[in-house]
Amino acid sequence: MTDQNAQNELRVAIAGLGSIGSKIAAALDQGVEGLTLSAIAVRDPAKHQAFLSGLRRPPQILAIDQLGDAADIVVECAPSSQLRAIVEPAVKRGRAAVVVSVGGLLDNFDLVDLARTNGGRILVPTGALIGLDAVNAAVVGTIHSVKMVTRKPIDGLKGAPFIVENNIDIDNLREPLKLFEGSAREAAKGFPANVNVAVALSLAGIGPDRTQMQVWADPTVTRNVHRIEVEADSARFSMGIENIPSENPKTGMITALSVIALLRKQRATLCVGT
Ligand SMILES: NC(=O)C1=CN([C@@H]2O[C@H](COP(=O)(O)OP(=O)(O)OC[C@H]3O[C@@H](n4cnc5c(N)ncnc54)[C@H](O)[C@@H]3O)[C@@H](O)[C@H]2O)C=CC1
Ligand SMILES: O=C([O-])CC(=O)C(=O)O
Repeated sequence: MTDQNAQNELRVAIAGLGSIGSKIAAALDQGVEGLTLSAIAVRDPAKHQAFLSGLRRPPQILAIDQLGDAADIVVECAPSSQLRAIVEPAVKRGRAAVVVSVGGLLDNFDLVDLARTNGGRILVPTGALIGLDAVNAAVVGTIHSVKMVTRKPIDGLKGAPFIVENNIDIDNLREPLKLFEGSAREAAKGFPANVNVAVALSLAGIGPDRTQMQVWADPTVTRNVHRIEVEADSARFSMGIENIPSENPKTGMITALSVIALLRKQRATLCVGT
């Protein structure tokens, strides 16, 4: 790479090197046109030593609130409890923040105003979902309703606050059990690590209070299954995706790929899809 090219590259920082962050870091290190991995933030650097020293161009290790100093785009890939600590300093500096813990945005929505005031941006990838391009288009007209049904294997739901607080035993299920029915906003409170997709869908469309969802614990599935029905004045469409879980059983493998695709688009000459 020439110095000129290096200067033109967008610098990307990643917060959190778990199932999503480590895939994005590896892809950037392998080379994505126009982008360079400049920094990462991890909770425990020693745990990631082997991974980091295997990278061709190891990034700086910084505190989560410093990533915006070293990057044009900060990618949040940590638990939603860390969302504000990662995104606030980045957008205050006018950086773009890619948010995967989308559910966490609902309680921190002032970050969008903060980004606007400071010339920053918040980018939500399609993530483990499908078809947000069609939802984005339909909402330019009128969407009448959005309904989503999520089914996950038992391992993908364990520990969700809704299950713990309601003392629901899902370990011995033999058939599917509907755990929850309500708005995407309420679902995000009860299943913060499970329904980021529903919140992304709601933000693309008619909002977290009007987007309806069901969550099922399903011992008969091995994938994280999401089905969506949209009724709009321009179209009626149904979408479905069956995600193979990553090493984190709550997280579909496609999530990291979706973020990589979003990052590629930031510098691509040919962009396909809205
Ligand atoms: N938008 C979407 O479609 C999807 C979003 N998600 C969400 O994405 C987020 C990340 O998911 P995974 O990578 O599967 O989780 P993970 O648990 O595999 O990784 C999270 C990483 O963040 C690290 N971490 C925790 N506190 C930190 C801190 N203070 N500073 C730096 N790193 C810290 C952890 O050590 C861990 O390595 C979660 O909030 C998850 O719910 C997951 C699936 C789909
Ligand atoms: O990976 C999935 O299928 C969806 C998921 O965990 C989420 O929305 O948080």
